[in-house]
Amino acid sequence: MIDKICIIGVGLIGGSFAAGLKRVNQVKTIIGFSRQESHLKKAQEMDIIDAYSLDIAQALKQVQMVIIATPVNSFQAILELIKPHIDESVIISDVGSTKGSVIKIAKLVFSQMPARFIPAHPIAGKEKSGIEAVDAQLFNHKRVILTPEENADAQAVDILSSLWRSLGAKVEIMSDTKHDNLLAMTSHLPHMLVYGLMDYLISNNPNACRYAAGGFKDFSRIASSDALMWRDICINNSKEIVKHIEGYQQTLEKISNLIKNNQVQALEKLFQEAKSARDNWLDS
Ligand SMILES: NC(=O)C1=CN([C@@H]2O[C@H](COP(=O)(O)OP(=O)(O)OC[C@H]3O[C@@H](n4cnc5c(N)ncnc54)[C@H](O)[C@@H]3O)[C@@H](O)[C@H]2O)C=CC1
Ligand SMILES: O=C(O)C(=O)Cc1ccc(O)cc1
Repeated sequence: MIDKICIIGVGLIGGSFAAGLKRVNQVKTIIGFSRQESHLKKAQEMDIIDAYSLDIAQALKQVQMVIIATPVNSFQAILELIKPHIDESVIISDVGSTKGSVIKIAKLVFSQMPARFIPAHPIAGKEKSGIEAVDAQLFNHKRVILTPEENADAQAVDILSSLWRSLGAKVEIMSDTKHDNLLAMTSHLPHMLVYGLMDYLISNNPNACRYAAGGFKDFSRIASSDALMWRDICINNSKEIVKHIEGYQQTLEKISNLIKNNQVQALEKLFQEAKSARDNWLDS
């Protein structure tokens, strides 16, 4: 059991992590730190955190672990803020949606990657943000990717993995480059597609959505996600996101040509393969 953890940014993900840890009784004391006292007060009232402080020195006093759960562009400022108040024994981790940029920033702030900084990314979330959307079961049966560097402390990896597993998560270790490439396809690209779709619709006919069915509602759900968070993800994984947008444009071009040339068999084959791939994924 861990004595004391500090969570920086007690919103959807930081709050759900804290609420989950409380549920499974894995940490004695959870301290919250954030910019807005109202969010922290609410988190304490909801019994998600035990205490909070707006003073970073106070929030980090005697902690064994710090989890950064703010939008990824804020990481440099946060690492600079916490650096004077933690020693090498403290495990640092995060929940950011991009990993290469987090490692780059950590190396910049600390001169080298601290051995007990273990980057992490839970592949679970919602289009809603903030403390009101917290769900203690959010990570149950979901994957969490850790991207430790070569010098990572094995004990720190074990402790962090055990914490995520105690929430029901399936922990997987991979390189930050593999993570950023994969997540650009499975998470970042779908968000770009749907932002593009909404933009396309609004500019063609602002009333078009009135005539949309359930499929549009399912597909467009993630356009309701937090705009600042997604701005930050794009800035921090730009190369991979652009690469996959361009790859996808070629696929759209291929489909467009099949339709134009009335290639009905090829179209049906493509749709059938897409259906099988999705159905198999759902069953796995
Ligand atoms: N929303 C999602 O579905 C998922 C998000 N993530 C990642 O988790 C992180 C947090 O996202 P959410 O929990 O959705 O956001 P959120 O908006 O629900 O919570 C973020 C919290 O951080 C605080 N904050 C923002 N900037 C700060 C700063 N400079 N200093 C201190 N506190 C600050 C905010 O006041 C808020 O309480 C992001 O890096 C995101 O990429 C990862 C997986 C899923
Ligand atoms: O709302 C959804 O379905 C999401 O896709 C949530 C999400 C957002 C960002 C991540 O890094 C991981 C998961």
